[in-house]
Amino acid sequence: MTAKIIDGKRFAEDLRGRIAGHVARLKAEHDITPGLAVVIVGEDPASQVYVSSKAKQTAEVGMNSYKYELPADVTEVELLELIRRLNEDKAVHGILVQMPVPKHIDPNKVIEAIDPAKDVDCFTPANVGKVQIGLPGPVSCTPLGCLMLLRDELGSLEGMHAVIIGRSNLVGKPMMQLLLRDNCTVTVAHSRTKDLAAVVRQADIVVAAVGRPQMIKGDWIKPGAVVIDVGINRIDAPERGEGKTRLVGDVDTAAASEVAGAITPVPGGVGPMTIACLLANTITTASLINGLTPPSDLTA
Ligand SMILES: Nc1nc2c(c(=O)[nH]1)N[C@@H](CN(C=O)c1ccc(C(=O)N[C@@H](CCC(=O)O)C(=O)O)cc1)CN2
Repeated sequence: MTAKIIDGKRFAEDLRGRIAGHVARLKAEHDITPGLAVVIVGEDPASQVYVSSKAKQTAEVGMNSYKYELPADVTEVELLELIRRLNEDKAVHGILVQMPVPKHIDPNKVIEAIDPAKDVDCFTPANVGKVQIGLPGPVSCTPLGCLMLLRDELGSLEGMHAVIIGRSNLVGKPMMQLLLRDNCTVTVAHSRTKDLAAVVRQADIVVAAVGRPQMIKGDWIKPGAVVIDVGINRIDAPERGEGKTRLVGDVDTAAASEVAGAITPVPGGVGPMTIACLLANTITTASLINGLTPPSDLTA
């Protein structure tokens, strides 16, 4: 068997097209232009690329984009003061601070400073709780993107056994909530799980979010399973020339593709969905702030 490749890049393009339609309707029918503020601290090259893509795609769908680039030595107090101002700003419907922040800044303090009504990353305790009990609001971007790809591939997920590898606040835990809401049986495996291969072999759905290059082997995959690879790892690629690197996921894609029913590639799988879902969440928060029901096709 050769797995179908799930084209996240294409799905994200379609999603951004739908988002542009919702932006146009909000403008025409309610005189609302959603605005997204993106804050980056320091010069981490990968973060710079992600933040530039976020700002560019925000503008492309017709929203207002506000980008704040702070030096690596900005104080925590100064960052919290910027967030306080953005919380008050009526033109801003979504606020995100790119992670990771430098070591002298406490990410939890940053997250807790963001008004939950504008928390488009769904990092604040209030919004994490809302996802858990199924109330409307933003949903963590990467898990929402994974869920959209899974629903598109499988239709109903009811009764399927999903194994998530990784228990991070960013991916593993919110993914667990979303899959439970879709009536999957969910196992969350992690670095202390015994006989991980045997656990993964039970899965109809595998979500790999462990952050270790190509750790999930082909012979761990149940024939026909759908594999969602969240990992983005840069590894040396001497075959491309001295000092060259390439991106790989957490799954050994070539080997898993021989067994799986469908699989996301890296790059071009889950990554592009993360940014598209951030824009979707900005529509959700802009709608809720203005007393409107968010579009159902943009959320879980
Ligand atoms: N505040 C946040 N910080 C971080 C988040 C987040 O959701 N909110 N997630 C990650 C980084 N991230 C978005 O911010 C992100 C990562 C990867 C991609 C992506 O499109 N990847 C491409 C490959 C890009 C490359 O060449 O490096 C792909 O997989 O095709 C988008 C967004 C951590 N921080």
